[in-house]
Amino acid sequence: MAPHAEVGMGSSNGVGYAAAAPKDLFKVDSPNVVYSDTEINTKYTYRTTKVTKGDDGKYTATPTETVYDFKVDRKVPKVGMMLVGWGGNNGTTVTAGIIANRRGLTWDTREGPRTANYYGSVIMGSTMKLGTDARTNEEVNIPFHDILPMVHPNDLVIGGWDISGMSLADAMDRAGVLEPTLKYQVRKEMAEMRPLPSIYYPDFIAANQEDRADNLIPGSKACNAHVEQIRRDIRDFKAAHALDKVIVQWTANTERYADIIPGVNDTADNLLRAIEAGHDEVSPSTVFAVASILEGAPFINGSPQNTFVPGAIELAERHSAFIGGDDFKSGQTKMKSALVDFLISAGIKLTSIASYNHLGNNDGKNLSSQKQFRSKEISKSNVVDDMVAANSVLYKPGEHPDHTVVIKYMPAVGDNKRALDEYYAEIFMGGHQTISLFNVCEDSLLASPLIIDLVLVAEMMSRIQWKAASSDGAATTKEFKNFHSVLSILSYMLKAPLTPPGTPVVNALAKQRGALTNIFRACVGLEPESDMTLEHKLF
Ligand SMILES: NC(=O)c1ccc[n+]([C@@H]2O[C@H](COP(=O)([O-])OP(=O)(O)OC[C@H]3O[C@@H](n4cnc5c(N)ncnc54)[C@H](O)[C@@H]3O)[C@@H](O)[C@H]2O)c1
Ligand SMILES: O=P([O-])([O-])O[C@@H]1[C@@H](O)[C@H](O)[C@@H](O)[C@H](O)[C@@H]1O
Repeated sequence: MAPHAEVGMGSSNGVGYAAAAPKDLFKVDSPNVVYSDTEINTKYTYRTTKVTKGDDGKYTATPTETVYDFKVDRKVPKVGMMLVGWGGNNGTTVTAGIIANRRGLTWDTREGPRTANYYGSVIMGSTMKLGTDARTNEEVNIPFHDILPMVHPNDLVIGGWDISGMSLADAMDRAGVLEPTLKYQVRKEMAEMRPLPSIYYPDFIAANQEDRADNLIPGSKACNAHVEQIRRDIRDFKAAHALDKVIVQWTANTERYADIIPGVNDTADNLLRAIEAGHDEVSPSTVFAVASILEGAPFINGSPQNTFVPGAIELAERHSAFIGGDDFKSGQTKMKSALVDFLISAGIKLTSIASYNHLGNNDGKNLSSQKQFRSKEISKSNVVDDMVAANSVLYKPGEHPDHTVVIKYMPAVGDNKRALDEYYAEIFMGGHQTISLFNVCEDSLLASPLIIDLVLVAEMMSRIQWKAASSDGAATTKEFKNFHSVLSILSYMLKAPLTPPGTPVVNALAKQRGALTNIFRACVGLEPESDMTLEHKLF
């Protein structure tokens, strides 16, 4: 059978995707929010504080207000998700998971029957506070997915590429992640899915991956033909399934870092020229990013390598194309970013983090190669930087906890990564606190919901536009604009958040979730989530 990107699934009605009118769980009653059949138009006052430091070292804090007009397109589009590395553990698991949810499957396990769910997805599995009940004064919480008219993952059409030509059903077996009783129920559908051939530049991933590489586009280094082939693949997939848009995610192997070379990948024009010239320092993931940007498809990097070389970022900005990354934040690092945030914001001086894990999946096999491990070591190490730098009471400038990251490949444990962490801290009056964690992360079952969240949020951002209103709040004649090309709003799902050039990186997990929550709330005219609950204190 010729390899082709196969439709994953239709919508919940199992046939065509009905872009139904949004069914609102709530409406905002405000003069600043106007609903039409097609749009939500909001006038939002953004309040923050500007700080200046005097010669005497003292600060002046000045509250400021900026009025924005936000416009949300309410029409939920038909969306395709194309995965690079579709035949991998994550790719097969997320595909089987969406099929199981769409069909409402239940399967037998040793602990009894289990039913499909989206646990681990912040969009599908968590809630946010809408407000306080006007009568009882109790909190009213709604599913996160209902704050804006978002795509439902059951309706995603899935396809993608892999250097391994194995069908999704056989690749699902190879992954060894899901229960046989579940695999049995999705096998027929997944047997019909086969990844498109992909580009393979051996020097960028571990040599131990070579035996999988049997589904290749000819050529072993970047070239225009590769960019054009991937662009055609995206167009063909979109046309074949009558999609409104396609979002591309890299869930292929971790690559080594690419050297940043002036004249090669430092600007958009140089990068395009380097690809045309077949420069061997342009990675497959950067080629996919360039192709996606040129095709207007948001591109998200779920791995730690520096896919977004400066030239790729500049190209995305030039084309107003969305990019996001890097490296899904699934288990050990997600825990780390929450625990470090808690310790340091509690005034406890974290002085050492020992972060070890072993795992036996193909990702672990690829990471057993030093250059690929180095990419992961960077993303797993930098996650504490902002929290440490923000606390000058505990840490002098440049001071930070010792931090070591170790990853070992142990085939026997498969996808069930064992993470062992020790957090060592100084506490009151010379005391110490030692926290030891043993955290078994079923890696692909933790990463798959993130792949879904990244697609849902990136797609939602493509239907939100803004413009600054005049100081008195009156509408201006300025055109509506997209958010910046680099979607830093995705940071909650990522270890090493990519941010617009010159803007700060936030890794603190609570701040990341707050940004995601409050930007979406602002788009329907709601104030940021505040836990002040003055209504419960001032009466
Ligand atoms: N919890 C997690 O699973 C987790 C968390 C964070 C990051 N990640 C990252 O996600 C990526 C995928 O993880 P995984 O467990 O699915 O790995 P995997 O090795 O099972 O899957 C990767 C797939 O990519 C394919 N591939 C490699 N190079 C390719 C190319 N140039 N084009 C197309 N396909 C290519 C491989 O054949 C393989 O099928 C890895 O980079 C990993 O580091 C995973
Ligand atoms: O997100 P997280 O659990 O900290 O990080 C994981 C690492 O611990 C693991 O070794 C690696 O194979 C996965 O790709 C993932 O990056």
